[in-house]
Amino acid sequence: MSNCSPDSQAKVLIIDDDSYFLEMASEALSDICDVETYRNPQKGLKRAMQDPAPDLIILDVIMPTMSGYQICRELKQNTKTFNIPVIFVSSLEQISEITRCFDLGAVDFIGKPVQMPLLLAKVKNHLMMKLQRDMLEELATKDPLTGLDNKRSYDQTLQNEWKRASRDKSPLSLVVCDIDFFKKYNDHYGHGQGDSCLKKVANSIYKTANRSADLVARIGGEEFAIILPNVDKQGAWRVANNVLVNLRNKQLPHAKSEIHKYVTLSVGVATVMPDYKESPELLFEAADAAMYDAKQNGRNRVIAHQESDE
Ligand SMILES: Nc1nc2c(ncn2[C@@H]2O[C@H](COP(=O)(O)OP(=O)(O)OP(=O)(O)O)[C@@H](O)[C@H]2O)c(=O)[nH]1
Repeated sequence: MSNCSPDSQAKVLIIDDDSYFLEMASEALSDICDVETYRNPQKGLKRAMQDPAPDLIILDVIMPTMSGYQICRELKQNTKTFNIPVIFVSSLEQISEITRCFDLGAVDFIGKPVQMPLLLAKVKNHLMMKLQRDMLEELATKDPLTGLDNKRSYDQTLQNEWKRASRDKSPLSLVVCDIDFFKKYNDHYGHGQGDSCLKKVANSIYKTANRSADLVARIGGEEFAIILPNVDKQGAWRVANNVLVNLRNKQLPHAKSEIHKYVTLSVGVATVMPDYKESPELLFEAADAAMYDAKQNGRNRVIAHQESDE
């Protein structure tokens, strides 16, 4: 989330065909957040799906061409936007219409004409709760040293992608990377430098696997994994090689490596057409075994699991 620090404010999106309300609300909220307004519901919805994601959406119910209900339904069905809190504003008075907003996943409803101090108070409150939720989410899913996803998030994502690929009959690839002679690195440079090296390696891998569906995680001390949904054997091989070469090109000195003057990786890669009756652990075992082969065959190389897509 992007708010609550002086230099990066929360982003609030307002979608309403009433330009007077847009003007008044923008003015009322301008001290606590960046406000973006849309009179056109389709354009507002399109913006909501883009980066940087809004932290909160204020939504009118009745608009020409697309109702707030429809917009809210689309937001809640999309994995990118389902977490964004939605406050409805409307002159609708029937209790069934108001409860429908909550049924669709809204966090609040404000009746029109909107009292601006009330809008301000509610927006502040919901932004604070969103910030707290984001912090908890961060703690639960991120590795504090590198900022990558942690093992827990990796396990969850692998499960989800396994199910999705079984359903879609699409390939799923996994890359497992392990730093070579990292114990010697720590022993020589010290644990602090070791941590700093891990951060640089993490950054290099993260920048290499940069499609939005890819997930890069730290799954052990000096072990990283990249989940590549809908990527076939050739594609995964390419990513794995890029990971290897991009890190080597960083030229991080490793005085105690037995094979190179710079920090290197051993990389294993595997691809499967998942079957929902089987476990994603199969894919990990295949990629991990290939990584182990890379260690046995001189390190600083990529090895693909042989039977991986049969
Ligand atoms: N600095 C630092 N070191 C870590 C961290 N987690 C694990 N390590 C170290 O990583 C090293 C891994 O050592 P090994 O498993 O023997 O592997 P290696 O020395 O890289 O040897 P090969 O994998 O066979 O090339 C150990 O010394 C761990 O203490 C960490 O968070 N920070």
